[in-house]
Amino acid sequence: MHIRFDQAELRYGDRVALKPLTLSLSEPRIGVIGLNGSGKTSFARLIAGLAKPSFGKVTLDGLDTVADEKAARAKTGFIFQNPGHQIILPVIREDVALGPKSRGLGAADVDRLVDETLARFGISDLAVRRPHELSGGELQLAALAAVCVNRPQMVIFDEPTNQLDLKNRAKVKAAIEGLVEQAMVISHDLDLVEDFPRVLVFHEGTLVFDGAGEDAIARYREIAGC
Ligand SMILES: Nc1ncnc2c1ncn2[C@@H]1O[C@H](COP(=O)(O)OP(=O)(O)OP(=O)(O)O)[C@@H](O)[C@H]1O
Repeated sequence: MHIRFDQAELRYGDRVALKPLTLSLSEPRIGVIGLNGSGKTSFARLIAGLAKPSFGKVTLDGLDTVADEKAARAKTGFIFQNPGHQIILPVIREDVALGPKSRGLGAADVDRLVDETLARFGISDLAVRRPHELSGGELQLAALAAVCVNRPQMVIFDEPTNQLDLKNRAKVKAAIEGLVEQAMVISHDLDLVEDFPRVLVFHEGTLVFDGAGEDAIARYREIAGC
């Protein structure tokens, strides 16, 4: 998928979260790093159609995230910082089935697709669990299944390893590495994006570096002064 920002800006009232940005992206793995409040989530929300640019435009394969909202939104899936909040049905299996059902698939097709998707992420055994019975890493994978069942072209992760222990972190990292979909990863866990070909560094609402992972991390360390 080709993402294009054309002087796109995002304001919340008087506060400018993302200053006007012009940019093209199409790499299979894209990292986004920067200090707290630097505009990373705002940038990603514009891509996912969760926020509308206050000025300028964002297009995905030429589809405008505002004018072609529905088609553009279908291209991405967003995994929030607290994935437990996006699992809305009481049981994991039902939640993963929600997307295919709303697309009008018959019961047998929904069942098959849900089984395949749970198996793909190695969480078939979690099918009948409730979200509060899952660990942080399992919640990430369940949310990932619920997103990928809808066949987005890109999955956007907002701090996917936040608060995970080493074991769960490794599981989530492996799941991201194994994705056939494009992935954008916003992270303070720099190891996650170190090998990415393209990593964006934001600072105070501005894109201040755009390049390979190692170089981006070096730039971020300069900004952070450590
Ligand atoms: N809904 C909102 N209303 C008002 N201001 C907001 C809102 N969301 C974000 N902001 C502000 O916009 C700026 C950028 O926030 P954003 O969440 O994009 O940063 P971030 O880099 O993702 O931060 P973090 O690493 O802490 O998640 C911050 O100053 C933040 O306070």
